[in-house]
Amino acid sequence: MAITKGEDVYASLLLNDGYLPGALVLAHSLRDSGTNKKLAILITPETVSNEVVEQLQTVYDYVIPVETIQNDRPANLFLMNRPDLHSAFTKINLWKQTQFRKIVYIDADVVAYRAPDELFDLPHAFSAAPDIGWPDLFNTGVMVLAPNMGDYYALLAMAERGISFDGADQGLLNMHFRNTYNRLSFTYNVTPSAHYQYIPAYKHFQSSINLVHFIGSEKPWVQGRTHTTGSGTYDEMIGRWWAVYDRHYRNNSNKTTDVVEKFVKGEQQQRNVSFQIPPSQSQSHSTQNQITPYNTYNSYGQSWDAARNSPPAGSKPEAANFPNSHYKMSSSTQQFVAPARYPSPPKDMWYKVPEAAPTQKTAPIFPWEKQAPAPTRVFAEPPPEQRKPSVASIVTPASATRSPTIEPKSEAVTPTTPGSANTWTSFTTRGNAWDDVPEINRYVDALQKHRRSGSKGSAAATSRPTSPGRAQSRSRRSSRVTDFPTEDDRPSLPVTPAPIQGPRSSRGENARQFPAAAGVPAQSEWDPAAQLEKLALHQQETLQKLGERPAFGGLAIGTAGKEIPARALPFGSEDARSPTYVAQSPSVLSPKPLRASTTGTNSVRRILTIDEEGGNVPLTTTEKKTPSPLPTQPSITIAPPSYQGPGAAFEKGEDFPTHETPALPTEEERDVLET
Ligand SMILES: O=c1ccn([C@@H]2O[C@H](COP(=O)(O)OP(=O)(O)O[C@H]3O[C@H](CO)[C@@H](O)[C@H](O)[C@H]3O)[C@@H](O)[C@H]2O)c(=O)[nH]1
Ligand SMILES: [Mn+2]
Repeated sequence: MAITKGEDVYASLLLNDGYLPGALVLAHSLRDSGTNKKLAILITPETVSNEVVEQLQTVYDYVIPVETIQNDRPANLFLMNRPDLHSAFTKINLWKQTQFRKIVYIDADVVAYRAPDELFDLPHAFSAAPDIGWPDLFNTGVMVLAPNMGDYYALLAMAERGISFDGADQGLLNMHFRNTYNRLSFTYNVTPSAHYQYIPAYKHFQSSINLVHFIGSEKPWVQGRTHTTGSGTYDEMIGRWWAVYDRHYRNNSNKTTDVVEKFVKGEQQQRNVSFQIPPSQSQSHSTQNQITPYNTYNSYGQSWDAARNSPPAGSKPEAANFPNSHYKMSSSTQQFVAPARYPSPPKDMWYKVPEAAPTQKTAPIFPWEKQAPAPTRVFAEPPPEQRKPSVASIVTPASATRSPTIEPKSEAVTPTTPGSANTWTSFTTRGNAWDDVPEINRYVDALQKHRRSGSKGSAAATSRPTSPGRAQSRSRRSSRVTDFPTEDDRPSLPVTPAPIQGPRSSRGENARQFPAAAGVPAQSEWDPAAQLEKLALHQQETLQKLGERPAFGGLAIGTAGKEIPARALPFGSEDARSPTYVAQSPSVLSPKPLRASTTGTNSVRRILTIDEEGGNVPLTTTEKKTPSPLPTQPSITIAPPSYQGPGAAFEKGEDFPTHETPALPTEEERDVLET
């Protein structure tokens, strides 16, 4: 590539093939950081192979051959144990590159965290950062210089005479630019040490690091990727170097990688690890399985601080270096012969199941766990255990059928239906208050009779065969107004009848099947029919007792009257009274607040109460407010209501009976009526 006169370039130096990985990583790190400056590298052609030069050309814009300048008096190099730096004087060739306006020189053992393009704008002829070993000196790993032949010849003259206190370029340059150098921030040439770090300063300034320089003879590619020093900061910086390397060369099977890996410790060996096959087997089973090993070093996590920087330009996805394995299919045609013995499994690998559950509470991690307020929410008691079956549920219909007093039902029934045994029909758990009022019963009976004959026709109604038992049952049930169809109306459902257990052969069998429960009489001593009778009797007595005691808001009907619950009147009709209405008791009054207004009719605006003798005494609203005790309530009887008009069972569009025998006239009757 032709060099533009007066260009700015980043430049590096390669004296031999061994520093190739460093030179490539440096170039990539600058490119990845997005610089648009050109990259140049000085090489000594007699010590750098063509193969390496080719690789340099893939990344560097200019590969510039220069003459090697050796130190003929290398004694001082041994003082710092770096005889390898015998040709470090070659670096002074930088001042000879006058085709460039400014050079930012960077050693091949540097990785850029960012491209320090601003250095090209420095007005100074020469700038460098302090050396960590002796901070009055500058380190020659990073320099900003303006090439000129004046400095070049001066430096060359010194070099030829071996004037350098360390025997290498740093001693020489520090002597030449001693008083004229512009000191750069340490962040442009951070030189980590595995043994010593000014860690607080590193933590404080790490976000402003521009370039990290791995000084000394132990370069990252020389140590290999598995090498760790134990120093967190140093390993972190080493990790940044490997991140760039991995980004460009790991798992890339191209020529560049093949060349580079030669100079990186452990890379080629790791690429070609093969299973160790016993010698006996390797003869018969010659094909070796090639595997790319899983490598534990994960430099990606250390390559980029997401909290501080945006992702590096051109960086690969997070799992780009995810370990993967490649296996080659065996092409051997020989039969596999199993080895005499396989290696025994490791003996120290086992998991001990803890004997007891860990009692220790997990240590809190988050602040809200530590400062958690005490819970205030109260939970309901756990649901009670399934109640023990009551007496009623113990006596199942199946057991009832075993009783000699109850006839088993001949037709199929829904298994859950208690059956048609007389005991059950008389055992009514729920009923209406008016069920036992004969007038109502009569009315409903008549109504149902009328409806049946109206809907099904008289012929059907009369021709229906009814057994005496059924007729009895219907008459008993006729007063129950319910949605559930009567036995006659119910179709015979095609259900599988519940299996009826046959009588037990002996008591011993029962005892075997059902172990006796404490406090519960033995099955054999239990007469379900008798118990049901008892239960029904008890309930009847209880209901009677309840009926005798008028509850608040209730209206006593007779001595054993039933309760009529108080109901709120429909909205707007609270004050309305039937003209025939006579208040019977203060307890039936609506609890609505009363107004002081006395206008209107007495029956509406006044509250009537009953005195001791049963007479009506008007009580004004103001008097009502006084907390005088109400007179004791006498037992009141009211005249039976006249049941005229439609009742609860009335349906729209249906005429209602006005007489006790609502059945339609028979055909003969009609004939008589029509004539
Ligand atoms: O075998 C070698 C040795 C050196 N170099 C080049 O020369 C530079 C300097 O050598 P290096 O190993 O990096 O030296 P440092 O360990 O950094 O030692 C210090 O001392 C050197 C000699 O004074 C200076 O050049 C360095 O800038 C300074 O940091 C390297 O970066 C390379 O660019 C090679 O290419 N091949
Ligand atoms: Mn260096």
